[in-house]
Amino acid sequence: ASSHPLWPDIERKVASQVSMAKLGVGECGAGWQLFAEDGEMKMYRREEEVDGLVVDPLKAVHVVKGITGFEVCHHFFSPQYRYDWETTLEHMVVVETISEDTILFQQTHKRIWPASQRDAVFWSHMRRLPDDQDREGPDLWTVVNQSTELPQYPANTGKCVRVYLTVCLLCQTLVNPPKNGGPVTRDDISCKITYCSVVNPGGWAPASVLRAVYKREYPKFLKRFTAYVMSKTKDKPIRF
Ligand SMILES: O=S(=O)(CCO)c1ccc(-c2ccc(C3CCCC3)c([C@@H]3C[C@@H]3c3ccccn3)c2)cc1
Repeated sequence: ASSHPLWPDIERKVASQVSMAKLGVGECGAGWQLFAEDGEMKMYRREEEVDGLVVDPLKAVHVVKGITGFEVCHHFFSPQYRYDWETTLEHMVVVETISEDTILFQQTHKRIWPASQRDAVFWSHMRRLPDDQDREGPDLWTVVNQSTELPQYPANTGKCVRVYLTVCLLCQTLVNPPKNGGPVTRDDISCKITYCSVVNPGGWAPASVLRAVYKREYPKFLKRFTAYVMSKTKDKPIRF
């Protein structure tokens, strides 16, 4: 895959997104406001507009018991599961499988009244990251989704308005080895998830509508997705 023309972009974007995801909400600049909380899940956003369009960056942190960072990233990245957990997805096309860890997608999302329907074209890359603190724990895993232009899917030609998104899912597996020295089970693991996303809606949509959509959809999405991964992995061997 390192020979693919997108490779330099992917390397750069993954590095920048991961370093930003690692920053706590206190560190990466002021202005993060907590807008949703549910148990271990905390969702923050910054109110930002670009050319009058709401592009509120979102940062969610969550800790989920019984699953690993690899399992979370694998179910987020792999196309075969997406219709199971992405409720706003209307249609997904795998445009090109660049390599086993890099895929080009075109997706249409269900229309969210009164905004017009949206579609997205993006590359998606999954990668294991060496743990820079050199702690003995398992490595980090990440998936980065980044909008890109594709000649075969020109923007804003059909019924859909093209959204522009940058998404980073960064996962750290936490292992609490059993006292009796026995094998590690799912009761001894949890996953610290950081989900960052910036979605430029691409065309005009009322700020109040978009903020209401974000407030409703993001918590639902992260809760549903993590519950889905738990259900798919609970009786299976742990994959780190
Ligand atoms: O993490 S991903 O890569 C997962 C792969 O599918 C991803 C996440 C979110 C989107 C997305 C695309 C469009 C829209 C809006 C913009 C104007 C009208 C529709 C939204 C709004 C924010 C709301 C939303 C949030 C979460 C899930 C779905 N909907 C989100 C796309 C991809």
